[in-house]
Amino acid sequence: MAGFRENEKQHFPLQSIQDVVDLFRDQLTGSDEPNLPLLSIVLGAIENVLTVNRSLPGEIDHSKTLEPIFPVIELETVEALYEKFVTHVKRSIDLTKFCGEVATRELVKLVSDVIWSSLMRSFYKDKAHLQSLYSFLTGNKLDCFGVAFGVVAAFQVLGYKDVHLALSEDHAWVTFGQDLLETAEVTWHGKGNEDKRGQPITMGVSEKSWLYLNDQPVLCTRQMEVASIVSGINPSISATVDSLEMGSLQQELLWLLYDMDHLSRYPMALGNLGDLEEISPTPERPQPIDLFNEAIQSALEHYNNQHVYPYTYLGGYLYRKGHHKKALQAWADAADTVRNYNYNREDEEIYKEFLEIANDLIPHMMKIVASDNAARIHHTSLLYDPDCYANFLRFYDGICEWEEGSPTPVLHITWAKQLVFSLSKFDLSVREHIEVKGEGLEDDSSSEEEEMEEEVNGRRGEEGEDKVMDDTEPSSSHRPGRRGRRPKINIEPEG
Ligand SMILES: CC1(C)CN=C(N2CCN(c3ncnc4sc(CCF)cc34)CC2)S1
Repeated sequence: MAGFRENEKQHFPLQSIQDVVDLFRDQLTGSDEPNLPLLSIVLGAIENVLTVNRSLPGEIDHSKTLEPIFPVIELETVEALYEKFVTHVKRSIDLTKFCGEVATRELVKLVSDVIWSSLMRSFYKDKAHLQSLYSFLTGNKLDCFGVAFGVVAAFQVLGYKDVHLALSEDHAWVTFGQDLLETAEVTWHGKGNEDKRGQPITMGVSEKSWLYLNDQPVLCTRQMEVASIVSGINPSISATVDSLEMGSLQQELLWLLYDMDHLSRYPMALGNLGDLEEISPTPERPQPIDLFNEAIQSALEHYNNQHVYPYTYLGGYLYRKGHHKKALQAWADAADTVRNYNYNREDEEIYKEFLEIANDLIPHMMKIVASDNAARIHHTSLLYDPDCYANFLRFYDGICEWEEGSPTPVLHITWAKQLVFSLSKFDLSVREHIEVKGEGLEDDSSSEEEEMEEEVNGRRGEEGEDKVMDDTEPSSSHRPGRRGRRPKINIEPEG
């Protein structure tokens, strides 16, 4: 069984961050594809030593003795696990039935089944450090991203060049076929959702759905698949302690990928790097703010500005740095992105993101600025700034439009209470300087009044048929057939 190529073996044993960076650089350079199973096993083995099997409390505290604790990763260890993966995949798939150069949906489902059926019957799916093939091969455990990556790695082992990872902000699937036009679910998503493995991601599902980014997912190359496992490195030892070595390895590998231009179409990886640079800045490298802005530019340029996280990465950073006005602008931009979507039950992650911003971060920010008397006296605080008020309203307007036409409600009493709390902090004067303009309805012949009349009569007709208007019914303004469209409100400060 062919093990590693000579140029792979020569890097072992890996004894330092630099050794790992050299291995990855070598793998990412030249015409050969990077070896996905090899790299995932290496990262998983290191993460296991530095975070999972960390010495129990009470033993030598290396951080005090400044002794480096980077593990020695032996070739034999990695090669044995690699052989196990290759053997498992090749034994489970009889390729004689699949003669085409590109994968078929049947083969994708089959490979997904091979990974899926090898998983432990039941384990805590949300646990950390379950993302790598090291976890799969030593513990038969993978998280939902790990299953998708495992399928892509298995196809690389089988010699297919067309099967690639597709990534949204909270889900992963694969693209395959002649011109990468086919898509297939290969893993589960969230809790209590039936997995849809083998099914294509159709417009009906992906349109207006944040989970599928309105059909604008990150479509990975082999090098971006390497970036996804580097970005997926989890340096956490516990809820409060991170492994500095693991975080530093992740940061160095992300800079390597950045320099090789493999992050330019991967906004979340740029955001991850920005977060790492905030924690521990690398001299002569771009600032976090630049990386967050590069992530936004990438989403604008490559993904029709359908990604939300680039704006919440930036907003979170600005908030932590106390740049409250700019944080509000970033969050308003995030809400402007989410307004295109309809909220459904599989979108909880982005719901939690906006819940924290609206009901925790913004109220906390309002308290801080309200107690800043100097700023109050000189009217320099955001409470007197029409731009901030306009961004505040744009933020909430985006969330309201997100809810409109959605099968699942977004807002509840806590949202309303926090809105009133934050809104009331603004000084009355800001309202004199903003203009709330409604754009006219489309080429609607009937006037607004006639239209409302039609609608009310129409509804009366429906109610006449004892139509139950249950509260999950999308609001009437979004029923098909309604003429004209929702007046667009542009909230702009005057002048
Ligand atoms: C602004 C934030 C709340 C901070 N961290 C965030 N994330 C951490 C990193 N994340 C990611 N980073 C790189 N690649 C991926 S692929 C994916 C979907 C599951 F496969 C998630 C994700 C997800 C989002 S968003």
